[in-house]
Amino acid sequence: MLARFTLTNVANLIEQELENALGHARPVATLLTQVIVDPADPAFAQPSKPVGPLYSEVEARRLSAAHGWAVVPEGAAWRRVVPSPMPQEIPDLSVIRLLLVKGVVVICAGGGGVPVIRQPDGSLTGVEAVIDKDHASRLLAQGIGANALLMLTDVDGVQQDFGAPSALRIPKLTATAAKAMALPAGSMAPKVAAGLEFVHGGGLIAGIGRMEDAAAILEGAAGTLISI
Ligand SMILES: Nc1ncnc2c1ncn2[C@@H]1O[C@H](COP(=O)(O)OP(=O)(O)O)[C@@H](O)[C@H]1O
Ligand SMILES: NC(=O)OP(=O)(O)O
Repeated sequence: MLARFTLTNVANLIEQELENALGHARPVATLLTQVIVDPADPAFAQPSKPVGPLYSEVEARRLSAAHGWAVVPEGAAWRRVVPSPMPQEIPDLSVIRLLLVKGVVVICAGGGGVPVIRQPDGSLTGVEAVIDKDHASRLLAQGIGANALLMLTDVDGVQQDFGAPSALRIPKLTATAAKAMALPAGSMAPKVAAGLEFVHGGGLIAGIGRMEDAAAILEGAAGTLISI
């Protein structure tokens, strides 16, 4: 619920900035997007996504006992972890398509979307989880038939020797080269996996890089382009 409020606030900032940048010439809409996950997803048995503040070990263990939270060490501190299941379906895709056809710029699937499961009677109910936002974006891009999927972040692309002084951006990354890299779960690995899945499914461009380089990434002049 807290994540939902945070995402709504972030989306509101993006909406304002986009409207201003577009000179209010195009309508911009934010959608709180439900994303269906599978209750049998193995991720539910293995919470892995850190959320919320840092705790001391004593406090983390107390909260774990009181609320049934899964907690893990992170560096010198402890954090709560929740399941990170794969997104299966975006039930509001038809609404998103309707808005796009009318020329509306749609901001949606923020933070991976609001995770829900479909009950046997067809109704949707919320679950405690954080869906990986790169996979949710990939599912959305495929669902609207997008030509390009850009995953814009705080690094200039996928880097060789990441974290070392010799770190270097990789302009074009193939599936084979990506496999040899052992990229970390929860940050760069899902971006590359989502990009590979997008191009495997017929998407034309999957790029990773900085927000300010978005146009240049599309032209192959910045960031990392993922290829099969
Ligand atoms: N080989 C790598 N090249 C570049 N960044 C990497 C690499 N391995 C891990 N990262 C990390 O991936 C992060 C981007 O992923 P993420 O934290 O999910 O960002 P965001 O929330 O902006 O999508 C970078 O800030 C960097 O710390
Ligand atoms: N949804 C998701 O993957 O969140 P982060 O931005 O914390 O990675």
